[in-house]
Amino acid sequence: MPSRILIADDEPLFRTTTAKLLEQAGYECECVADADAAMAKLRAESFDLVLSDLNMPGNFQLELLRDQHENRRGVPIVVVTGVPSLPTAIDSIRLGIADYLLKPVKLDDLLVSVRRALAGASRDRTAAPPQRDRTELARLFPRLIGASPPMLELYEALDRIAATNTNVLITGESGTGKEVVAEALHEHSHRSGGPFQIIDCTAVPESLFEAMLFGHKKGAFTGAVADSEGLLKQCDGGTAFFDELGELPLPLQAKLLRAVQQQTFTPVGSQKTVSVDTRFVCATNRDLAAEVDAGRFRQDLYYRLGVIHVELPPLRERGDDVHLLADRFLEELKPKDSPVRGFSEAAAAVLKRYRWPGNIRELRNVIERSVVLARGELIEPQDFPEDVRTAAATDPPADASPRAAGADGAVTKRVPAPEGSHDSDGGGPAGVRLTLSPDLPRNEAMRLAENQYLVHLLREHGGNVSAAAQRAGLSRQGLHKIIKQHDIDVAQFRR
Ligand SMILES: Nc1ncnc2c1ncn2[C@@H]1O[C@H](COP(=O)(O)OP(=O)(O)OP(=O)(O)O)[C@@H](O)[C@H]1O
Repeated sequence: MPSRILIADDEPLFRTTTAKLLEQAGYECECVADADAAMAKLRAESFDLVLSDLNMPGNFQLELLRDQHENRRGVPIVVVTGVPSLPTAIDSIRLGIADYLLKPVKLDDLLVSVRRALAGASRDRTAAPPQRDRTELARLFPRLIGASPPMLELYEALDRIAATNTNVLITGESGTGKEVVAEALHEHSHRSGGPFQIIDCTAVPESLFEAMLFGHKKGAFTGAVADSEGLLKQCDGGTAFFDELGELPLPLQAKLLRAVQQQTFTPVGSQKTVSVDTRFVCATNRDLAAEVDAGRFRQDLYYRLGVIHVELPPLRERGDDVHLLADRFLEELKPKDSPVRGFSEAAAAVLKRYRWPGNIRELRNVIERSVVLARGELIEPQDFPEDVRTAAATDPPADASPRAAGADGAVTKRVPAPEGSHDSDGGGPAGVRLTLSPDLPRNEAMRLAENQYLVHLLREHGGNVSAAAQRAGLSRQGLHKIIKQHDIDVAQFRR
C-alpha cells in the first residue's frame, strides 16, 4: 500500500506540482487549500504524513499543527514554507513537527525529508519506544553539562535536529554555550566524520572576508601569492559554524546568501563555480528579527539560516546545573596537587543565588580564580570575587526569577490584574506602581508584578513586541516567551 500524504497549501501551483512529484515517487496524495479543510480531511480519513504550509488561511496561529498534535499523535508533519514565522525548535518538538523545508524546495530534499519522516513514524508505531529518561537524554551529549528541564528539552531538540540537514540558528545571552552546543550538534549528526569549521564573523576584516570564506586565485589581489580554497570549502561534508552572525556587514550578507541558497560560490578572481555540501549553523547574541526590522540584517538570509531556531537558557534559569557545572570546572581546573575537593555549603548557596549575567563563561572564570585562592579543602564564599558575593546577598534568588517559572514548559495560567493595584501616573513600564498585599506568597506577588509590567509595556508599545523587547532590554524571543508564560494576548494592545 502506498503511503498517503495530505498536502495543505494555499498556493495551487505548489499543490499540483508537489502532488505530481510525490505521486511519481510512489506516494498517494490528497490536496487541500487551507487548515480547516485539512483538519476535516484528517478527521475523516487516514494519512501517513501531512505536508503543510505555515502561512495559509486557518493556520496563522499554527492551528493545524496544534490540532494535529493534540488529536492525532503519530502522523508526522513536514512544514514547507515560503515566509517562515517558525516556532523555536523546542516548540516544534512539542507540536510534533518532523522537519522544515523552505520554498522553493528541491525535489531531492523533499523526498529525503518525506522518507525520513515516514520511516521515523513507522519506527515509533512499531517499536513504541519508552520516553527517554533524564540520564539517557543527558548521555546523548556528553560534553554538555546540565540536567535541568530546559537542558533536557534542548537535548531532545538537538537529537532530532541532528538527524536533519536543516540550517540552525542558535541564540542566547553571551556565555550560554552557543559554540559548545553547535559543536555538540555536529558531533551528534551524520556529518560528524567531516570537519566542524568555526567562522567568526568579527575576527576577519571586511575587506578580506570574501577571500577567506570563498578562497581566491593566485594574483587575484595584492598578497594573493597562491591559490587558496577558503574556509567554506574546508567545511565540505561537515558543518560551517558562523559565530556572531549578527555582526556580518550587509554586503557580505548578500554574498553569503547565495552560498547558503545554492551551496555554491565563486572564489575571488576565479570564473569557476565551486560546490560545497555543508550545514550552516549560526550563533548570535543579537535579536536578529529586530535587526531585520531595523534594516541591518537581510530578511532572506535570516529565513534561510534560521530555519530552526534554538534559544539557549541563561544559567540563572537552569536550577542546579550551576552546581554540576561548578563541580566539573573544579575538577578540570584544579592543579593535580591541590587539596581542594569541593564547595562549602555557604559557597554552594552563593553559586545558586548569584544571577550570572556572564553565564557559564563567568562561572568558569570564578571557579578558576577561587581554586587558586582557596586555603582549605573547601572553597568558601570569601574565595569568590567581592561583586559576586555582594550581588548574591542582595539580588533576588535566581530560582525566583519570573522567567524561570515557566522554564520547564509548565503551563501557566492567566494571572488577573491584582485587586487594589493602581498605576498612579498611568504611564509606561517605568511608571508602573502596584500595591500588593504582603499576605501574598512571594512568588505569586512577583508573578503579579511581572504581569502588570508586561501589560504596561505592551500597552505603551501598541503591542509591538520588538519595540517592547528593546525597551525591556530583552531579546524579542525572550519577551515572547515571558508573554506566553503569562498567557497574554498581544493582539489586544495593537492600535
Ligand atoms: N553545557 C555546557 N557544559 C560545559 N561547559 C559549557 C557548557 N556551555 C558552555 N560551556 C563553557 O562555557 C564557556 C562559554 O561557552 P561558549 O563560548 O560556547 O558560549 P557562547 O554562548 O558562544 O558565548 P558568546 O556569545 O560570548 O560567543 C566555554 O568555556 C564553554 O566550554
